[in-house]
Amino acid sequence: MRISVIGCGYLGAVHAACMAELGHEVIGLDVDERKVADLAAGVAPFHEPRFPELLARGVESGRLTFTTDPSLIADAQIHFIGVGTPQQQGRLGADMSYVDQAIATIIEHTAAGEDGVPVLVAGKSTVPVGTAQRLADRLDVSGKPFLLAWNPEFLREGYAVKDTLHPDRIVYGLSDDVARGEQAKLLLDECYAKLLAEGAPLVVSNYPTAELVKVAANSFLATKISFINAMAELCDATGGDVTRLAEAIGYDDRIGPKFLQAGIGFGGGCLPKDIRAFMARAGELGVDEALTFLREVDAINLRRRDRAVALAEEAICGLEGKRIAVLGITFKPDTDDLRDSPALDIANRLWDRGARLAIVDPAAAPRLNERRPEFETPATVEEAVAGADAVMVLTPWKEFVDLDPESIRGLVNQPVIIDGRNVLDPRRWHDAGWRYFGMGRGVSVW
Ligand SMILES: NC(=O)C1=CN([C@@H]2O[C@H](COP(=O)(O)OP(=O)(O)OC[C@H]3O[C@@H](n4cnc5c(N)ncnc54)[C@H](O)[C@@H]3O)[C@@H](O)[C@H]2O)C=CC1
Ligand SMILES: O=C(O)[C@H]1O[C@H](OP(=O)(O)OP(=O)(O)OC[C@H]2O[C@@H](n3ccc(=O)[nH]c3=O)[C@H](O)[C@@H]2O)[C@H](O)[C@@H](O)[C@@H]1O
Repeated sequence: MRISVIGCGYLGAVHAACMAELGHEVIGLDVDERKVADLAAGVAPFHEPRFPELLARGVESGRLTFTTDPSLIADAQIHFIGVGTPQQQGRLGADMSYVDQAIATIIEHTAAGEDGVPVLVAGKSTVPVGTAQRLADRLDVSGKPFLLAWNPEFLREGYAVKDTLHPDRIVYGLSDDVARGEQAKLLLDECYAKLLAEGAPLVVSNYPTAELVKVAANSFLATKISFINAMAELCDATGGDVTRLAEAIGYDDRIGPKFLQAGIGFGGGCLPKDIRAFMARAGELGVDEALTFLREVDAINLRRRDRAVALAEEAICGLEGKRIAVLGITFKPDTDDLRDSPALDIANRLWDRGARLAIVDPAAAPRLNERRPEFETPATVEEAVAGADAVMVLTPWKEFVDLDPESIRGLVNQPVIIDGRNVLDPRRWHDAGWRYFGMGRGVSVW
């Protein structure tokens, strides 16, 4: 099929490359010239495992192209919308201007109309419930035979290719006009034929359900993380160990072990802004009470950052003039994404309180240098920890989780390790002569 993907960021570029991998002819459209130049040359503009190979293969095959010229999307049978929906400045709600602009571009440049063959607009961006119907109404008055479906995306950064090619489920939100809904479904079925044949579960619903599925899923994940972080607060107050607690409750099938990693909390370009936009939308709909718990989820999450700064301050008796090695600055491993990164927020606060920082991150140093050129970004852990008064693991990249406490013990000024993600073995670090501090692991190292 001929497909366009409007917006080629972390979601859109991966979606475009994966659709080309499925055999479709794909054109990615973005307004960012630098990004498009990289993508068109087969160079990944961000860090995402497996994406570079897929991108290069697609571009070489000629099935995958990228452009800033909207006229080139004219003959696509499906236009996927993957533009950003960030939090509005100073407000909880999502900024919908990029989605509205994308729809305007599609309406203006789609060639449909002459032969009456319908063109499907498929929304992937995460949007406030009610958006799909609003956009469908707008497409309806365009005079071109558009169909609209909402097809939310559930990929995780770091696993984006795997999640797109082997999704846990595919969701279609279709028009209440049954004939048009069925036409849209046929086009999506053709697009995802291979994934469906491989057994990906398909959930078909109306627009609001599909929009709500997406924010419900992210709200549930955020709630699970804040739940375990609330337990971490209780552990800190009582001497309990939240990692043992999570292990024990996780054995219960009804609870499950995933997303129970307590630490400095969740961040990124999605979970935080999605729960806030969901609350804002509930307020507009007059059902804000249904989601007041999300306010608490957000508050617990933000307290984790305060806790990490306080822990560092307590551990090394003040921050002014102290040298801290920060291991990991992205919001999670296997990405270079710094959007709402708890690690970066904590680093900023340590800096504001007079600490000197050496930050090492396997993927994000160039992005960090652009944003905070004053931060030192040595290339290796050994350089970062040299002379440090504390070492803080803030993002659980594998190389930090596997760090040998013996090998760096001799390099630091004070052997203080702060495990912001509870990924290190306290006993191992203790036995190697370190003072270990976790997030809700009590005062004991056992
Ligand atoms: N990043 C992720 O893992 C996931 C993101 N989402 C959702 O997908 C959407 C996109 O997220 P990301 O890819 O992370 O954002 P991003 O910021 O990485 O990418 C958005 C892209 O859209 C481009 N853009 C903006 N306006 C445009 C226009 N009028 N025409 C063409 N391109 C335009 C931007 O230049 C940018 O490259 C958001 O709604 C997000 O919530 C959903 C699931 C996963
Ligand atoms: O809508 C989105 O953009 C995506 O948001 C999340 O994906 P992502 O933001 O890539 O990352 P997650 O793996 O969910 O992690 C989010 C944050 O929670 C933190 N986290 C995760 C798990 C955990 O147990 N504890 C914890 O603190 C991570 O470190 C990270 O900061 C969802 O997992 C995806 O399904 C969704 O598509």
